[in-house]
Amino acid sequence: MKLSDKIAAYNSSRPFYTFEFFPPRTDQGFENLIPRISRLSTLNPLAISVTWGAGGSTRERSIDLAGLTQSDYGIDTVLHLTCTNMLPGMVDDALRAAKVRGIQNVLALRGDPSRGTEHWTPVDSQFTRGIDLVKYIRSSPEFSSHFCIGVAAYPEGHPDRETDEDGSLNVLKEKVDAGADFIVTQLFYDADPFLEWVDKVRAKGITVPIIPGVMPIQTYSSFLRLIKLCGVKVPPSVMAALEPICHDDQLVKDYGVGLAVDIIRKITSTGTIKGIHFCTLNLEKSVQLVIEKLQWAGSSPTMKNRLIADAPGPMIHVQLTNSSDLVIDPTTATNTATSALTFKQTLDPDPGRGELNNAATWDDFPNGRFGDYKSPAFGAQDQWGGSGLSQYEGLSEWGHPKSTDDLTSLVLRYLHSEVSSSPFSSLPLSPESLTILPHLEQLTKRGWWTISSQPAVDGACSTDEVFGWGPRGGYVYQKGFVEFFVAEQDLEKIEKKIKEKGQGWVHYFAGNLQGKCRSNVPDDGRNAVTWGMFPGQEITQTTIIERESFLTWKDEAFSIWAEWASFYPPGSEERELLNSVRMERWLVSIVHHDYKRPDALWTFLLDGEL
Ligand SMILES: Cc1cc2nc3c(=O)[nH]c(=O)nc-3n(C[C@H](O)[C@H](O)[C@H](O)COP(=O)(O)OP(=O)(O)OC[C@H]3O[C@@H](n4cnc5c(N)ncnc54)[C@H](O)[C@@H]3O)c2cc1C
Ligand SMILES: NC(=O)c1ccc[n+]([C@@H]2O[C@H](COP(=O)([O-])OP(=O)(O)OC[C@H]3O[C@@H](n4cnc5c(N)ncnc54)[C@H](O)[C@@H]3O)[C@@H](O)[C@H]2O)c1
Repeated sequence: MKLSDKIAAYNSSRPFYTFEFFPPRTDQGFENLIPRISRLSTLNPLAISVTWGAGGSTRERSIDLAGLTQSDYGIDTVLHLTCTNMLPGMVDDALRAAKVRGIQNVLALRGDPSRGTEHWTPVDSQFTRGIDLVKYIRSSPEFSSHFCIGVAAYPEGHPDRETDEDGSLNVLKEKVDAGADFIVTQLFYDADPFLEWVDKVRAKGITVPIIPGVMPIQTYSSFLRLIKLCGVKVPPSVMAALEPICHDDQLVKDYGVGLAVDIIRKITSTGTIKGIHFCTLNLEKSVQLVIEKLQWAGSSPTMKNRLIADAPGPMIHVQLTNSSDLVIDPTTATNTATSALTFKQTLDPDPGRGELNNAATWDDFPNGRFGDYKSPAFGAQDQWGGSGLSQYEGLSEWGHPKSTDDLTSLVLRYLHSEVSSSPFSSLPLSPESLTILPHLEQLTKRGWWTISSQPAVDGACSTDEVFGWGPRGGYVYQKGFVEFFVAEQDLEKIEKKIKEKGQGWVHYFAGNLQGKCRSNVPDDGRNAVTWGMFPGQEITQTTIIERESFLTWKDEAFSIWAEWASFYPPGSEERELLNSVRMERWLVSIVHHDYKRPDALWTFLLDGEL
């Protein structure tokens, strides 16, 4: 059914809500998402929406997931659709595929520039803005009456800053006048400016429903990344509340839920806002808590019944044989997901259990680093918005590297906090990595440009300001780890040393742009490098290094070199340098298992001749 008709017919005193999901990057993430959607759907959302990956990268998976939720679950689904990288004919194909699957709602967007490009460029001159999609659908006899169309709006301005506030309101008015039926907004964390913006939208004569986007804060670091990426303003009171608790993930999550509840109460109290669009990031607990605290779940089954009724399906093990298996084959993913759906057990009352491996525990503390590639939320930060690299920041912070020595100095400047970001990290070096600064410096001076690291930790308190995470009263552990780019001849020396002196203590992965991968980790090896013990809980493993997550990140890391290179003119020394580094270097990730010896990894890597 069309969302606009459902909103018009909605007559409860409680606001409605919609849930946004993104198509997971991996088969197992896809399978694990299905029970999550199943559980969340019992909260009776008015619709769910499925995003269209950055640059159109998830085209088939988006259509597959949206088709599954629409036709197999019978939940009205909004398919996001963008103009980015849509060759002539692709828009028609996507709309037709949606129509065949019974999808009647589309969120028409321009999309962000694809990775490696600074400015948005159309590939089909017919589709250069969100409005072009709206006009096209409305003028097509095949699609016009079938689809209800939504468009995006930015209460705090679009991060492109192509238009000022008046200009943005004009753009929105044009999109609605062209035939849009509803508006979904960008996230925000300050209710008052949002409500003022709503008044301005209405004063423009825009009358269609406005559905504000809300995302409960999950972790401090992901929140910092998000606000940078989306250009979202955060009230000083929110930052002041977060800073003292930023190292306690549980407190941050609790605060995120409370803040979302407060914002929603405020914006719905005026009566102008009838519903909320929850950005779930494919996680379920925070959104579920927000709805429960708002007492909106209404006549849904109680939590216990709900979970029993919708416990996940059978464990389906997908054998991964090489990195290309990570790219979802849409048909396989749909088939396995559908069978997971149809086979409903009635035993497992725990929302996390039943998901493959430890996706659920990683999702409780998704601290980045590696993530669990089996989690539906794996890769959430990449779904759109590009990589967060900006040409302005690139040129002003990272300057004009023309030689490998310049790159070494740049990494050293980042390590010494002389620049606040690197192409591989949008935030300054963390306090925990500062504790191993001399080792990182030495590695970098050898031309092994470090991009990620963690010190070994043997049972720090979970509330420790530098190393702590997770609930209070626990102890956390880490193995020393470092990741860097090296030349091939150095990689060979490192491998020889590992063979001769690593004696089972050192494991590594190395990958290059050409898709080669070298490692001494067995094919299905899973190596927990961060774990914690908390009162009354099983051991929680938040960071696991394994081939699949390394290879996924490796591809992302090499695409960052390309994106950075694109900031400089074709043929320039900078571009040539960055491209040659990308072609020639290897990304290496090394762990030392002896977490009781803080120096073990560094002594191993740095002592003696290579
Ligand atoms: C709720 C929501 C969901 C999203 N989902 C996705 C998704 O699934 N996949 C994805 O890739 N991205 C998604 N995005 C991101 C979105 O694609 C980007 O923000 C994109 O840069 C803008 O898309 P748009 O449709 O809002 O752009 P448009 O409305 O086309 O505007 C794009 C830019 O051009 C400017 N502009 C437009 N028309 C004019 C004009 N006539 N004159 C001057 N300037 C003009 C606008 O001010 C803006 O800066 C989402 C955003 C939101 C808010
Ligand atoms: N799977 C991997 O191997 C891997 C590794 C790093 C980052 N990533 C990806 O990066 C993104 C963010 O992940 P994250 O939050 O763990 O990364 P992050 O950028 O926060 O880095 C992790 C740790 O490394 C430190 N670090 C940052 N730059 C460094 C440098 N130049 N030298 C030494 N240490 C440095 C950070 O301070 C932090 O403590 C995600 O997309 C993630 O998937 C993946």
